Amino acid sequence: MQLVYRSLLQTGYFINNNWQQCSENRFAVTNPATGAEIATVADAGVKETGEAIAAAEAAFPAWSGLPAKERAKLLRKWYDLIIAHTDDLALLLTSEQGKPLEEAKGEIQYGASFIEWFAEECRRVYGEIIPAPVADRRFMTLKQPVGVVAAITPWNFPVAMITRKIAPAIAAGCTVVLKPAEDTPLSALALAELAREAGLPDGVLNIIPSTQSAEVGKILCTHPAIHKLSFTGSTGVGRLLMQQSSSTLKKLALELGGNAPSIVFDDADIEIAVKGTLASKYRNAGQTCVCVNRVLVQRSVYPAFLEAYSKAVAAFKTGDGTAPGIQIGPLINKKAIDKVQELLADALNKGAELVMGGHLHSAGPLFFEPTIISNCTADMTLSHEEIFGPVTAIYLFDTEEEAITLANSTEYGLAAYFFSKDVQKIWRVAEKLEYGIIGVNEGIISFAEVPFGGIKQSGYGKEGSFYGIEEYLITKYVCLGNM
Ligand SMILES: NC(=O)c1ccc[n+]([C@@H]2O[C@H](COP(=O)([O-])OP(=O)(O)OC[C@H]3O[C@@H](n4cnc5c(N)ncnc54)[C@H](O)[C@@H]3O)[C@@H](O)[C@H]2O)c1
Ligand SMILES: O=C[C@H](O)CS(=O)(=O)O
Repeated sequence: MQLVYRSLLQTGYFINNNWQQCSENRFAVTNPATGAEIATVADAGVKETGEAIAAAEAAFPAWSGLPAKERAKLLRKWYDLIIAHTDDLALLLTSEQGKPLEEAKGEIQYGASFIEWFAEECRRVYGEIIPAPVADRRFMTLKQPVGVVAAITPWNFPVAMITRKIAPAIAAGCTVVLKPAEDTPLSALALAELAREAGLPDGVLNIIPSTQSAEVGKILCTHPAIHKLSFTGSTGVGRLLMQQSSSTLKKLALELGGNAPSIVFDDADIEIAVKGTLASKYRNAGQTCVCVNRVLVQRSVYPAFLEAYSKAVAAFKTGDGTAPGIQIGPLINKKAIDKVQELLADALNKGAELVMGGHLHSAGPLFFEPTIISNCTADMTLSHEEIFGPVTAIYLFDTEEEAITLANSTEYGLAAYFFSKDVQKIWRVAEKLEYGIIGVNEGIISFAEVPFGGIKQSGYGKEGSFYGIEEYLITKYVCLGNM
C-alpha cells in the first residue's frame, strides 16, 4: 500500500497528541482481500486506557471553556485536511476493511461531512429563558458539555462511525477516548494524525487501538471520569456495555444491529425498487447495519422484480476493492464468511430456493458470490439475524397488512425501506413500520443532516442532525431568585 502522505500510516496509540508504541504488545492488521499484513499496531491495554482517560480529563476544562467559534475553526481545519487527503485515506480504508475504493472515497466524504456539520452546529447551542409564574424569580437553561466521552466503534465504517461520534462530542466541548475496532484501527489513527495537524489541543482526542476489547471496555464503562459512552456495534455487545455502565450511570448512546426489510408493493416502480433495494443490500458487500436483510415482494410483481433484480446482481464484479470497476469486495474475516454460509445452508434446508450464487467466490477465501435466494420464510434463521453478506433473501406476500406484520416481526428496529407510488399507502406504511429510519422509494438514506438511530433492540440515541449534538450536552436549569 503506497500512501502519498506517509504520515497517515500511524501504528501507535494516540494520547495527548503523542504517538506512543507498545514494543512488546502489538497486533497485526491484515488486508481481507489478500490476507497480507498491512502493519502491526500497538495493543493498548488497561494501563494505556487509564492514561488516555487522564489526558482527556485534564484537557476538558480548557477545551470546554473555549468559545464555540474557536472549536468550530479547528474542526473546519480538520475537515479540510481530511478532504485534501481523501485518496490516501480511501486507500488505507479499502486496504484494512475491503470495500471498493469508490465506496471508500464516499465514506471519507460522508465521514468528513459530520465534522463540517457539527463545526456549524456547535455555534448554535442555545439555552432558554423561561417565563416564571412568580414575579421574584427568573428561569433559564444552560446547555453544557457532558464531560469526558468514551467511544467504541465497529469495523464496517472505519472513518464514518468514528467522526459521527467524535465530531459532535468535541464540537460540544467534550474530550474523547476512542477504542476503534481491532480489524480496522489504521483509519482512526490516520484521522488522529490529521486532527493533530489541524491543531486540536493535547488530550482532546485520544485513541487506544486494542485487541483487549473486554478489558478496555470494562474500564470505559466503569471509570467515574467518563460521563458518556457512545457505542456502535452489535446488539449483544451493546447490552453488555449498558450493564457495565450502570454502576456509574453513564449517559449512553447505542447504535446497534439491524434487520431491514425492503417491501416492494404491486404499485411500485419496479426499476426504482430494484435500484433502491440493490443499493442498500450490496453496499459494503452487505456489511452495513442498514443493509436490506429481507426483501418482501407482493406476489403479482415478483416475476418482473426477480427478472430485473437478478440481471443487476449478475452484473456485479467481485474482487479486490483497489482494482477498477469492482462493486463487491471481501467480507471482513473468516468468521463472517462462516456465518453467511451457515445462514444460507439453514435457509436452503428449510425450503429456500437458490436463484443465483451461493458459493465462495474464486477471488479469494474471504469473497462470497453475490447471491439471491427466494421462497424464504419466517422460520429461517436469516429472517431474524443480520446476514452481513452479499445475500438477498426474498419473501412473498399478498396484502399490505401481511407485509407490515412480516416486516415488523423482528426484535430490531433500525432501518426499513418500501417502494410504492401511492401517497396514501406511503403515509400508512411509514407510520406503521416499527423502525427508526424509513427509506421510501430510496435505498441510500444516510446523511449528516438527518437523525440516524434505531428503536427496539437496535438501540437508542441519534447521530447526525441537530439532535446529534444534544447527545453530548446536559441541560442545566438556573433559577435566579429575589429579583
Ligand atoms: N446502528 C449502527 O449505526 C451500526 C453501525 C455499524 C455497525 N453496526 C452493527 O455492528 C455490528 C458489526 O460490527 P462489529 O462486528 O464490529 O460489532 P461488535 O459489537 O463485535 O464490535 C464493535 C466494537 O465493540 C468492540 N467490542 C467487542 N466486544 C466488546 C466488549 N466486550 N467490550 C467492549 N467493546 C467490545 C469491538 O472491539 C469493536 O470495536 C453489526 O451488528 C452491525 O449492525 C451498527
Ligand atoms: O453500518 C452502519 C452505518 O451506520 C451505515 S451508514 O453509513 O450510516 O448508512
